[in-house]
Amino acid sequence: MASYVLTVACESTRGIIAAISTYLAEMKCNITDSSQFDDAVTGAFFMRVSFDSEGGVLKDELAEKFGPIAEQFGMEAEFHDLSVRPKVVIMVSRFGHCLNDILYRWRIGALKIDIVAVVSNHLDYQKVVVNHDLPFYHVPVSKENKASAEARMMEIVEDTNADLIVLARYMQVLSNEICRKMSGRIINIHHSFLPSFKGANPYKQAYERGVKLIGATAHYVTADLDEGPIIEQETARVTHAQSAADYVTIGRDVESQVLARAILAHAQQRTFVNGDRVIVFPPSPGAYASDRMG
Ligand SMILES: Nc1nc2c(c(=O)[nH]1)N[C@@H](CN(C=O)c1ccc(C(=O)N[C@@H](CCC(=O)O)C(=O)O)cc1)CN2
Repeated sequence: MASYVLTVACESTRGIIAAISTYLAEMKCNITDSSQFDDAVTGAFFMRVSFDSEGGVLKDELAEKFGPIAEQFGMEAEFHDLSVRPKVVIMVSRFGHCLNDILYRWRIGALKIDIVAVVSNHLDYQKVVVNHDLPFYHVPVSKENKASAEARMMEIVEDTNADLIVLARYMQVLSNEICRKMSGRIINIHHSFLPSFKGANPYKQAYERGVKLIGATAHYVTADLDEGPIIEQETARVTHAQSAADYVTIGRDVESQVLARAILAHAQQRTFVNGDRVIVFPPSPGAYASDRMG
């Protein structure tokens, strides 16, 4: 039995849920989980329905026959086959804790993604990537070659048909062009509790400010540095007795966990960009079932 997810975004009005549930029943599909959000401020409506196809109908047929309903409500609607894993390019610079965490979660089946490439402007993690039987691409970046380096990065994204780019502590600012082209498909982990301490060296900024909480933020990348819509955040306590270097150590696990949560939510079609905000629906029941280390 095939499992699918239908994602919908449209203007809020009466009858949307009834139309979708009636359609799925008529197509011999059984709804296993449903989340919706009606944004009273913007008048937008978002829905994520997971369902099993008991009659063996295929995703393309479901999408085609749903066309008139989508047109009636002006929906952005998409059917997703949950057995198809998103293709992900991971980018990293000198700090590899998030990359290593993603590789572990991927290897034990906790992150159901296909890592199609790891790209880095340094060689530090070539061995660990190759040891995971994954393609590693070294794309050095300098002020002089930034445009050609980014062209090479996009070539890798296109050649691998990547659905998502994950900046796992990749410390290069991406051009406006790539941000526009990949809008909603680049996730970055910023090592601060945004909107505090944007840009480079946020832990140093936090120490100099004398904070009692540090944090990490996973967000979709936009042309405005560290201003993209926030997907996940977490914090950790710090004290007067700790240094900025201590913050780096304390923040390491927070960054890894926040990024993994964001990648998982995106991969499970649970995130919806709603203006400057991101709606993140809860996981469907059984979403972690095949985690081999569970
Ligand atoms: N267009 C965007 N690009 C990137 C974003 C973003 O939100 N929009 N997030 C950053 C990640 N980041 C903080 O999380 C960050 C990375 C790098 C820099 C920076 O000043 N980089 C310098 C070079 C630094 C070096 O060579 O070591 C630069 O690019 O000139 C600030 C913030 C990833 N990209």
